[in-house]
Amino acid sequence: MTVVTMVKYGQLPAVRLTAPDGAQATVALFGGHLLSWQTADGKEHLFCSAKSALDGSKAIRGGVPVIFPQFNARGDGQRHGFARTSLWRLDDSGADDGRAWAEFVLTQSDLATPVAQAWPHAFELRLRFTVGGSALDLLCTVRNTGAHAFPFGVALHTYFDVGRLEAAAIEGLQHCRYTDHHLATLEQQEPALRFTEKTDRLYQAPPALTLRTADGALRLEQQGYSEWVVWNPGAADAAALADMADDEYLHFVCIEPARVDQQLLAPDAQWVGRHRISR
Ligand SMILES: O=P(O)(O)OC[C@H]1O[C@H](O)[C@H](O)[C@@H](O)[C@@H]1O
Repeated sequence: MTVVTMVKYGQLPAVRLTAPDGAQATVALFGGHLLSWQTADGKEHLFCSAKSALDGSKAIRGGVPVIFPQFNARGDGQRHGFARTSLWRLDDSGADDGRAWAEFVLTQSDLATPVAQAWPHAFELRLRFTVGGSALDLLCTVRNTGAHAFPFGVALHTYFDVGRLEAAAIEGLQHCRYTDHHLATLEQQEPALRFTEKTDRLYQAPPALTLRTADGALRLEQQGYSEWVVWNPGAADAAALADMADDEYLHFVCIEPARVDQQLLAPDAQWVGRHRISR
């Protein structure tokens, strides 16, 4: 069976991965960016803005932006790093145990010259997507292929389609400490996090969460990362985003396995982050 086919998403070349049971994932080479994940029942789980650029001129607003080598402004480089606006390569693909997988790679030699000059470190960033049944696995590996240590932060900035924001709730965060967008450190008291206003929180990661939506629940698990970032811009911030329609914030929540602080990776060392999303 053919596991991958090349498709176009907007103007972006993308790889469509199809498991024997019909579950699918579509990944743009621009950003190594997961655009769509459908379980075998045909249900789409990711949100993508109708106003997103899909021509490589700007990061995609939706799906799973890959944040590397810095989270937000926690570093000297561009906000959220260059991985989401660089051109990745499909390295390999296959099928195991009834699931389909594809692995994408980005190295220093793939970067545009000014980007490589601004971050002059020999690295290899790999992302393997495995799809089938009711689960999606994202395996992220960062390797230092050079002679000097480099600092990095990393996150998978997943936009989940929640149907209606008022129906969305995240369980698993009660009694967890978090930092909010005012930089206050607080402890969550509520059993479930709901979205009634702008939410931008950084939680010390419990390993697993449940996202409840209008029509089901997803279990989110992570290993190797150290935080969960939870973001919904709310009405005012959404209106200020040129690549998001004013009311689209009512349909998604971002939940991101992350390692936000810059940490050093020694020569020849490798960091691995695992993320599983399942129904
Ligand atoms: O607009 P972007 O650069 O894609 O960032 C979108 C959002 O990313 C993260 O979730 C941050 O915690 C937010 O503060 C930020 O607004």
